[in-house]
Amino acid sequence: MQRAQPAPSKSKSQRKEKTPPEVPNIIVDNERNIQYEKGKFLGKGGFAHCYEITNKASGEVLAGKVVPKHLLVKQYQRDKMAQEVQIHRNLSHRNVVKLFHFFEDRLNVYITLELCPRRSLMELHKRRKAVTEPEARYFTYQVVEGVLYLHDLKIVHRDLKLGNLFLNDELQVKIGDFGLATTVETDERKRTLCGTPNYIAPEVLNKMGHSFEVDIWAVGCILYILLFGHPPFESKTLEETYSRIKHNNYTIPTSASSTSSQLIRQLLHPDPERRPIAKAVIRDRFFKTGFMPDRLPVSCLTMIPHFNDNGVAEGNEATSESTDQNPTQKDFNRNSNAPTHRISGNTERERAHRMAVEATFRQPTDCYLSQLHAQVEELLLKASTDIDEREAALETYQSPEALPIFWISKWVDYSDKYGIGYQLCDNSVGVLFNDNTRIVLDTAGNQLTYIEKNNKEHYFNMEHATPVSLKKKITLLQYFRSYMNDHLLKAGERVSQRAGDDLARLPTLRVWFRTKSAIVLHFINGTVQINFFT
Ligand SMILES: Nc1ncnc2c1ncn2[C@@H]1O[C@H](COP(=O)(O)OP(=O)(O)OP(=O)(O)O)[C@@H](O)[C@H]1O
Repeated sequence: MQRAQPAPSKSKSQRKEKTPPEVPNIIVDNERNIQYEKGKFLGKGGFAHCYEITNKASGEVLAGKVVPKHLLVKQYQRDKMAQEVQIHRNLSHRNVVKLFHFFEDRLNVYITLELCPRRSLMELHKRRKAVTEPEARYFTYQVVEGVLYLHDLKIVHRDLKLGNLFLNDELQVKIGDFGLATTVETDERKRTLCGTPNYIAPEVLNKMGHSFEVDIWAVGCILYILLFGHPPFESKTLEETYSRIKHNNYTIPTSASSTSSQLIRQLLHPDPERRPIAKAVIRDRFFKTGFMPDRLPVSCLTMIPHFNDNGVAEGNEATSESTDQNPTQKDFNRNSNAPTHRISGNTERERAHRMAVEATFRQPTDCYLSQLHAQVEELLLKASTDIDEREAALETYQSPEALPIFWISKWVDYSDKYGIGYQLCDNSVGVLFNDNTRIVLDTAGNQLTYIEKNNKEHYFNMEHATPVSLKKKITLLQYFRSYMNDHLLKAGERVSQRAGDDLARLPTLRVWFRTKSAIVLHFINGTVQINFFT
């Protein structure tokens, strides 16, 4: 909730995890006579633990921020919390988290908030690192809209950072956590040192007094991180980071567009007086000239979207890569069950090429396997520790539903001849062919993606002509689809469609193998699925 003096952060192993507050399963707001059922843990900050809570009467699901009273013993702590609520409760804007109510019981103080189920831009950044320019434009524009609203009300947020930019189910940005917010008069300069090291403005460090311009600086940091995958002044030590901020020592990659680099330079101007005000930022050429999607698919939380005819990299001529012989639907009615073990072909040239292509798409070359390894290792270490530690571990690994998880709900192993065909949980279908090319048809049966073995992607619409060179593979895909529809039961729940899904890149199967007891499937977005045969 507040960080008066930035301090070097402790490593995970050094940090003593806070005991979670004692929270009753039924939380009662006596004043309004509302009962909330406590749901799953959403996350925690310096002071607060946050849970999903359901209004028992209306069924409405909200976020409940819980601060134990024993953390509010000092008067200044109570004043701080009162100020946060006082500022936040009067706000109403689509890009600001809505605060509904504020109440207390014997143990805790509670704040009910609009639920942001897709977590924050911090988690998106951890998974994706840099995002595409249209996505950066989409997110940053909404942040600036929220900031403009706040500044018009003479409120400075003072802690804008990816972790305080929450996302709802529509992936709309919602500015939250008003723990450091303050109101200022036009010429007033605040003196208290606050902020988060990587986003702190030079005038705060130089103790020159600060105001609205610190939020503009933070927007510059946010845009920079979204576009380039790391903070502009990041370094190994806090001292060095502060020194870089004071000397305005950062570089913009040469690959950046001219409109983005110009805007970043203005936002990160060392002289606060020369930074643009929010109203000017929103009218900047960066937002006016490039493509800005009006919605994004939830899959962009883990995977780069594709912007059809509008924007990012995509080729459209597929090379001919033939399958060994002409397939017929009849073949599919005798399903092969020979055990198989397939790993991608790996000549040096292919590998180098694939790495170059993957770098373009900015996904780790090992499709997140090393991250998975580190997480499993950490989880195993945590397994035997106490409840507090488990709660802390939960914070990191919780809420798979906050991520757009795709899984395979049906598959046909026909790798003795063609490859493996599968249906994803959203009813889209794909084939990983034996020659390591992949094909995916979306749920509606319109959008076809073909991926060469070097990972180059091609998009086609089934209503228009598809290349002759792909005829055989498309026919096979259709045979796989019919076979799965006619013969196999679907595993797992249905997934509903939403606006923006047409911009999603569906994850494709990368590698798979079977053992006697299970099939292991690894997707290009890092998801690993294991189905046990028993
Ligand atoms: N509206 C919300 N919807 C969903 N999750 C939320 C919401 N608000 C907060 N959270 C979760 O709870 C965590 C803690 O909330 P918040 O950051 O506001 O607490 P804090 O103690 O004020 O934190 P900090 O020390 O970072 O300022 C967040 O990191 C996030 O995971």
